[in-house]
Amino acid sequence: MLIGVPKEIKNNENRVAITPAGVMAMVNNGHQVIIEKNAGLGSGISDEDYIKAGATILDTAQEVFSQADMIMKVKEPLPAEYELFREGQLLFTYLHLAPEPELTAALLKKKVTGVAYETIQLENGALPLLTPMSEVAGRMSIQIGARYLEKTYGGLGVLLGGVPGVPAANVVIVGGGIVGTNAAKMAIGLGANVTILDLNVDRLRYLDDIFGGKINTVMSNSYNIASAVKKADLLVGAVLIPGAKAPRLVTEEMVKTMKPGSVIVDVAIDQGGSIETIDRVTTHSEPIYEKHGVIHYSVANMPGAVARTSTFALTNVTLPYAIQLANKGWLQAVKDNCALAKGVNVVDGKCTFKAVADSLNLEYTPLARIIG
Ligand SMILES: NC(=O)C1=CN([C@@H]2O[C@H](COP(=O)(O)OP(=O)(O)OC[C@H]3O[C@@H](n4cnc5c(N)ncnc54)[C@H](O)[C@@H]3O)[C@@H](O)[C@H]2O)C=CC1
Ligand SMILES: CC(=O)C(=O)O
Repeated sequence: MLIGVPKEIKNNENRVAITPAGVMAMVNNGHQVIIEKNAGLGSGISDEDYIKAGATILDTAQEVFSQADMIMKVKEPLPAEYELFREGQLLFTYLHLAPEPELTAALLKKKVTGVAYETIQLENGALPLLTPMSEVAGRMSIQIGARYLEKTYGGLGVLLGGVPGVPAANVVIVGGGIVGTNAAKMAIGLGANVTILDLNVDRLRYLDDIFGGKINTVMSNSYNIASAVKKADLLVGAVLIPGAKAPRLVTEEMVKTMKPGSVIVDVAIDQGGSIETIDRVTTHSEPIYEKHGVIHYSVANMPGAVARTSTFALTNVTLPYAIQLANKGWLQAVKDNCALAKGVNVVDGKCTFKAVADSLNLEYTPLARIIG
């Protein structure tokens, strides 16, 4: 198979979808890899590194898209890329279609087979291709929150850990999955008072166990969210219903009760955001805006800022699935691997992921009907 890797074009997206080790593995499996010039530079990987591993470098994204059978990317395609797809092309990347009607329409129109990293799901519910980036974003949410709490960045002027004689800040995390757990780890490390809310009581038990009583675990409901948000200096949005638009759990009225200069980091923005006052996706160039005196951060590609770490963490988990897709073709690969089958969001002009179809009011076609 001919595998194409374009350079990412989202604002400050420095990750790349394949490393030289991945190129070598693909070549050893009998495939060819074409990579857009300078695609790896943001992650510290040169064109020469790729060439040594067996890839061919092409000058433009157009050349990569027009030749490749499978496109491997990191972020969801942007409008400038919609026209580059060929009918029937296989796309393996983060897609986050539920909040993206235009992207979904473009992929359906072009009859692209879209396999989304974030909905590949193991039998135990784990999302193996989302996990490493959620680890990164969860950890980053606290360092970013700490920065914006500083007075010079417009914040309250509080130190997360406080000092002897002055209380630590309150960090409230809504959603205790991978992002939430990693955020908690960092916040505890800095000495903050940490509260995590989740719907899943088993998850709360697990968090209580692993953090040895260093956090407050609270059942997620509107009443408890409202009372936690009111006390939060830093609020982290970290919920997920796989594939679906994020539920808006924190209302505008709740945000109005927060102190001026407090900070919200809505990591769940890539699925549309979990805070009612998050009304836009921000970028690494302009990451924040203020509403009701509260600083809002809603960057949808947080790991792009620490691309060297993130590219290797991401490709460690994507490569084995990419090799299955390349070796067998998508149809046989998803027949053989139910986890991979859950990644298929669109095929041949049809939406095959129920939560996406429901979020966008599209007709849902079960994948089984297509693959037989
Ligand atoms: N902005 C960015 O750059 C990045 C964003 N993300 C996003 O962060 C979000 C969270 O990802 P993960 O932690 O990996 O997901 P996860 O599936 O590990 O955790 C989500 C948690 O939300 C909980 N939850 C669901 N409904 C809830 C409710 N009503 N109240 C409280 N908790 C609820 C679930 O029980 C689960 O524990 C996703 O949207 C993911 O795509 C991940 C990486 C980077
Ligand atoms: C998960 C995701 O969207 C990201 O890492 O950018």
